Amino acid sequence: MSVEMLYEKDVTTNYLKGKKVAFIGYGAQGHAQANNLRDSGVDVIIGVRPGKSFDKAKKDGFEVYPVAEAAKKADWVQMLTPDEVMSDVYKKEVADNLEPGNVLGFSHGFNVYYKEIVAPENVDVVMMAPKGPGNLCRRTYMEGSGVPALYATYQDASGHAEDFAKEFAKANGAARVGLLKTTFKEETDEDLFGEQNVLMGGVTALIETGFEVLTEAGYSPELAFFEVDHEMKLICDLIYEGGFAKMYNDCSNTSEYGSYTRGPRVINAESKEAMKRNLKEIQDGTFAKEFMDEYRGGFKKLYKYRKEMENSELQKVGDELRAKMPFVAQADKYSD
Ligand SMILES: NC(=O)C1=CN([C@@H]2O[C@H](COP(=O)(O)OP(=O)(O)OC[C@H]3O[C@@H](n4cnc5c(N)ncnc54)[C@H](OP(=O)(O)O)[C@@H]3O)[C@@H](O)[C@H]2O)C=CC1
Ligand SMILES: CC(=O)[C@](C)(O)C(=O)O
Repeated sequence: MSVEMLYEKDVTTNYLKGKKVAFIGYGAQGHAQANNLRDSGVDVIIGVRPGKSFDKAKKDGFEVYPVAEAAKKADWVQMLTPDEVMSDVYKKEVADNLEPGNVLGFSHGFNVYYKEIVAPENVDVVMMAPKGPGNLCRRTYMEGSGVPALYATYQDASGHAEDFAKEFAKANGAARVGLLKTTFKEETDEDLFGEQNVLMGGVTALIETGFEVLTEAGYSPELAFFEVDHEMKLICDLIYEGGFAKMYNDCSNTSEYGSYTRGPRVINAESKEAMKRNLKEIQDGTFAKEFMDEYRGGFKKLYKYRKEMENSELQKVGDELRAKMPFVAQADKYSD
């Protein structure tokens, strides 16, 4: 099954013109999307609570309001708070301020798919989910490219909800790279699967375990860092540019042979079964329930794991070495 890719020339409607878009949240995605849409000529305001994000959005020259006020003023309310607080914010500050004909937008399907948020029938419910971290959505937009995005319609009250989603994605720079049509269910399942098993969960487990094996065997932490952590980006860049073929072409035959024969000893049938189990827990709601219970219980496990990660030898040695490479920190010049 394959999906049609859309590019800038394919998005020709103009329903977004004249609409006021309120970004609820000015964090990783809110900051990137608000700035990208403003630069694309969209009328943007921000809705956040007083504090760091509020001050930052003001400093960036936006009109900033409390969430309820922003939702009331806007035609399109784009929900970009953390997923776990989104339903509380929606119920307390957004729901009563939605008017018939408004658009309720998301960048991840979690709250709609798991029914934490149920919108009234007279509004459009759409999604524009960039497939990349917010800072990079902004950085690539500024550089003239973008991050691809998924778009989806959950509820079509206006009759052109899908066009809205596509136009929003285009204004965010995504149509320069490609838009893919999806559903809230598919995006949620795939996004959670990707981050748990490959992008974050898989990659960090791989790096951390490789670092432990090397340092426990007596190799220096600095050498181990450069081998299994720092070089990961360089190898991923090659995969990004031309797939495994380019990556192997640019690497030695020794590494290629070792990779084919030794890699499957590490990631194997057992790992695949674990991934299938993780996918099932996403599909049947087990993960979503566990995550929301964890949040409502005060995020005890999340904070414990985060502390362990921050205090790990790998993080510390990496921080020391990165401090001597100022160009690494400068790479992120558009995030703050
Ligand atoms: N991180 C990413 O790049 C990606 C995120 N997404 C999705 O985008 C959405 C936003 O995530 P992300 O950008 O990571 O979130 P962040 O944690 O980076 O930002 C959250 C924002 O919401 C604000 N906020 C938090 N709590 C409240 C509250 N109670 N009331 C009002 N504002 C609040 C924060 O402000 P304050 O400073 O006051 O805390 C901050 O501005 C999620 O649905 C996520 O799944 C999708 C693709 C990638
Ligand atoms: C960065 C990204 O795309 C993720 C993994 O979906 C997220 O932050 O939720």
